[in-house]
Amino acid sequence: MPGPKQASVQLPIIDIYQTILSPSSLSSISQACKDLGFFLITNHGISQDLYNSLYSLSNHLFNLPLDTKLLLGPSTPVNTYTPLFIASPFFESLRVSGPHYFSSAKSSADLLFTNNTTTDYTSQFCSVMEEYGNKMVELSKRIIAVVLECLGDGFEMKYCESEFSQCHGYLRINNYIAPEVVQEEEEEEEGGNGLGEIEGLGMHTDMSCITVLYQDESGGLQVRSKEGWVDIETGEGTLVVNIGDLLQAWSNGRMRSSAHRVLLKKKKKVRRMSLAFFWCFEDEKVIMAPSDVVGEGKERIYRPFVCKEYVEFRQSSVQGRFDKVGFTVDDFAAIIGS
Ligand SMILES: O=C(O)CCC(=O)C(=O)O
Ligand SMILES: [Fe+2]
Repeated sequence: MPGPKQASVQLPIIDIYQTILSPSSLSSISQACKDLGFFLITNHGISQDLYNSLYSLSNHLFNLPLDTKLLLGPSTPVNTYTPLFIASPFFESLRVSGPHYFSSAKSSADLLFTNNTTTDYTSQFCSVMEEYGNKMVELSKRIIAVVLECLGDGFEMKYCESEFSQCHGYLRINNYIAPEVVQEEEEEEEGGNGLGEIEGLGMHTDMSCITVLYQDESGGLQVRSKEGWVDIETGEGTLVVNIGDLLQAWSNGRMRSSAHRVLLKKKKKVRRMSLAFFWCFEDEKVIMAPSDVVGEGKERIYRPFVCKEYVEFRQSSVQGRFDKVGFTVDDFAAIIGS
């Protein structure tokens, strides 16, 4: 018997490098940032060829034996690899950090690929990571400019440089491996929802200002709205942008960092790949919404806090459960009674 159909949402799509965004584009993005904190972008400058290369290089890497991948695991000094069974039984990931994406990728690849026949792979992997990382940095700066303009006329000029110029980014290559057929008992055990779907990545909010997400055609990303979980549908060549906790705090809650998760669907292909780029404030930044962002007559809802302290709060709250948390920036910095 087919299960009930899950709701999906049509998010606004903007041509991100359009020189002047029309008032109607800006207002639909403003509304989306306020309601769900998710919108879509096109004309992002990343070619399908680059995604195809990223896809096959990542596949090759995740297909390595577990022992090899664990050379980069959580208990090693590099600590760029998160194996299966940490965030979920079906999720593994590799982190590549900026600003030098080539050398970050190389420090991982050098440990994974040690013989001469793989030298080509290493150099290709590092170059592709560098190209993608640098493009994501440019894109994130542009998105921040647009989002600031959504918050107030002239805010892009006023705050881009003064508040966001020290931002940094890191990339997470996510690989999901679903059991081929999701059995009913397995679903029950692993937290399935009775619709032939299992959780690939549990509910969480992102600890970024913004996240730029590429997902392959498998779908499965859901965001929690007031009415419940809704599917995020994307078309080919479209990237997902979502507001993270840091921007929610900096905007005094005017932009929303929504909880989201990934479901793996029965009968869909067994692997799913996504690339999440997190654009974050520098560790030492004191996050405090400027008074004109708070707005006249409005109460401040977060106390000022140091970015790094929030990141540490999240890491200590999850007890090794990666991003699957019940604690958000509201638990950390909300002013009680506001
Ligand atoms: O894989 C996805 O589509 C989403 C991943 C995600 O939410 C994350 O890495 O924070
Ligand atoms: Fe996320």
